Amino acid sequence: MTNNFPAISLKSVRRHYDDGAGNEKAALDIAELEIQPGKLVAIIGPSGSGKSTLLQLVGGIDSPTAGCIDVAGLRVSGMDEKQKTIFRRENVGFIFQAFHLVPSMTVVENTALSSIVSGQRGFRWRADALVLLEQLGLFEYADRFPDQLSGGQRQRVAVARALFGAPSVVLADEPTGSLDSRNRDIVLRLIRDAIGGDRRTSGLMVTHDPYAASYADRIIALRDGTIIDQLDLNAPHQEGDAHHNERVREWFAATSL
Ligand SMILES: Nc1ncnc2c1ncn2[C@@H]1O[C@H](COP(=O)(O)OP(=O)(O)OP(=O)(O)O)[C@@H](O)[C@H]1O
Repeated sequence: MTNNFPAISLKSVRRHYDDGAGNEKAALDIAELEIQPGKLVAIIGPSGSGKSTLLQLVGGIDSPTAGCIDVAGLRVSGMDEKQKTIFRRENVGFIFQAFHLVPSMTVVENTALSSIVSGQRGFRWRADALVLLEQLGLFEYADRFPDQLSGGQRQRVAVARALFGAPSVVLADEPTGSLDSRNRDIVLRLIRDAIGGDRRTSGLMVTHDPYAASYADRIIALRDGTIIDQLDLNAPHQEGDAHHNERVREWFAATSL
């Protein structure tokens, strides 16, 4: 059975901060945004444009000042802290530029971190994590520690950890920012393959890189907290498709980002 509701939906969402002088400053102000199941959306925009705020709101780390946010059919915007913790654990996979792997834990333990920390899944976590590592071509690293891996390998483990438990949404903040071009391709391919397909996982990926954005189904440009432009890519990135990448680069240049 397929879901008819969007995987991610924002309606009249605002996130304001007090600027310290008693004035409200909008970090994010989005009238409407819908992302369908199985789609990867890239978020671009200058520093301070609200990219991280958007990820934090969708991921249930932060709460909006006003408006409705639904993720996987759940009303995230009305959740209290305890509900948000459960929501994050059961529905969201996060990938950050700085990996955030736990140095004292092995690759397989880092992959299953959410289960180990919550104590939810007994001893099944190891078997489940090994299956995922095998699927992602990381099985050989399972019992190594993060400091025994290269940067590219660490980020691949961070992707594995984000995909553990088959989350409804994957939220990636500059996932390829610190990688060379070969590892960038590997990590983007892992993220792309995890989104869509049978799992119907959806993703938001913040990036400054037109090449990384070319892997998305859609690119959204933010400025001063609002959506100023969007590019629909119809068919996502194929290795070696110069025309596709050129189109994305031209759009980046035209939106002055
Ligand atoms: N906790 C906070 N208190 C006050 N203002 C905040 C807070 N968090 C974010 N902001 C402001 O909200 C705006 C959007 O911030 P956000 O971190 O979402 O931008 P960004 O696009 O992710 O930037 P960068 O690319 O530099 O990471 C900025 O003006 C920022 O200063």
